[in-house]
Amino acid sequence: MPQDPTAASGAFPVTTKEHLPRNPGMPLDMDWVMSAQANTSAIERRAATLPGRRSVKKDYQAAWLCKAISLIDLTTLSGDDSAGRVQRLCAKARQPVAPDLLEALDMTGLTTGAVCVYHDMVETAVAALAGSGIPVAAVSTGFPAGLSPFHLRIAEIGESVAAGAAEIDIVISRRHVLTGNWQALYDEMAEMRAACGDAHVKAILATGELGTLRNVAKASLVCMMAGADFIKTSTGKEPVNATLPVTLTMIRAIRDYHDRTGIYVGYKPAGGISKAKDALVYLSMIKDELGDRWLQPDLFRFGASSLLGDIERQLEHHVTGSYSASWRHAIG
Ligand SMILES: O=C[C@H](O)COP(=O)(O)O
Repeated sequence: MPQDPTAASGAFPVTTKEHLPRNPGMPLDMDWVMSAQANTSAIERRAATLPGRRSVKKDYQAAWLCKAISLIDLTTLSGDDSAGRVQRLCAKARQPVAPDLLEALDMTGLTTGAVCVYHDMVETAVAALAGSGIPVAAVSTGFPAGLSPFHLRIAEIGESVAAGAAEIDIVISRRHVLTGNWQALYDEMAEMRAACGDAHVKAILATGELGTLRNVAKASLVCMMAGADFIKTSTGKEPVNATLPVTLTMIRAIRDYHDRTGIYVGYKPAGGISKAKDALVYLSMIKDELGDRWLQPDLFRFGASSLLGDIERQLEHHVTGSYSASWRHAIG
């Protein structure tokens, strides 16, 4: 198969499912938070140029699509989720693409980055993924609105960890951002972080409900200071979910945090990412803005329920030169 352009740095193929050490966080630095800027028109102009760029060369696209698979938090977050659906999802996570296709691509053993489910489905997912090394992420803390009593949100984290979730996707209280109560956001995040114990924590900002990109930048910094291991755009349930301007804002906050503290924090765009070509745009943006180190599952994930299906179709086309109906699979 064609070599991935990141291979020179040893970043491909992906074999590690190890997590980085947890983000230790730092005291809330209000001066830093208040100085956070987001030049909306400049960010929107830059975002508008991204889909047209050709930083992922055609020859390398299959390799990049395999890379994208390795970075997916394969997700089902529906009111009608069942054990059977979650077991099928986990089977897809273990074997995301047909074996003959993976063989043709020299990618045998490729899996998704994780599986992401509601708390009630964690035990089922953990059992279905046993021995695979694929972690289970739970959306806890009253997902998606995060408006249940705080002590229940904390208790839900504890139950998800006890059930075997290695990663917890928490949702922040949007009102703390909208009222500029950064101390309250920091305290909430820090308490959730502590409740996660050894599990890694992704902070869902629900950016579509935060009003401005400057708020997104500030909330990103506060959550990282309070110990978030990843910052994540959206629950997938807001009217506007992952976008390129929001992504630029958040990954620049991650870069800023890393530059000043040396701490690596991951990024997870989520919600509405369902096309292989969109995944490539995200990956090339991450490569440009943060570098190859962030193209690993311990620092980047797509939160996506239907992206894998389109990637499979594109890979099949790459290998066989045609699409077949057999690739149309439904998780439900
Ligand atoms: O966290 C993941 C998102 O809920 C997935 O959203 P999606 O169903 O639009 O891919």
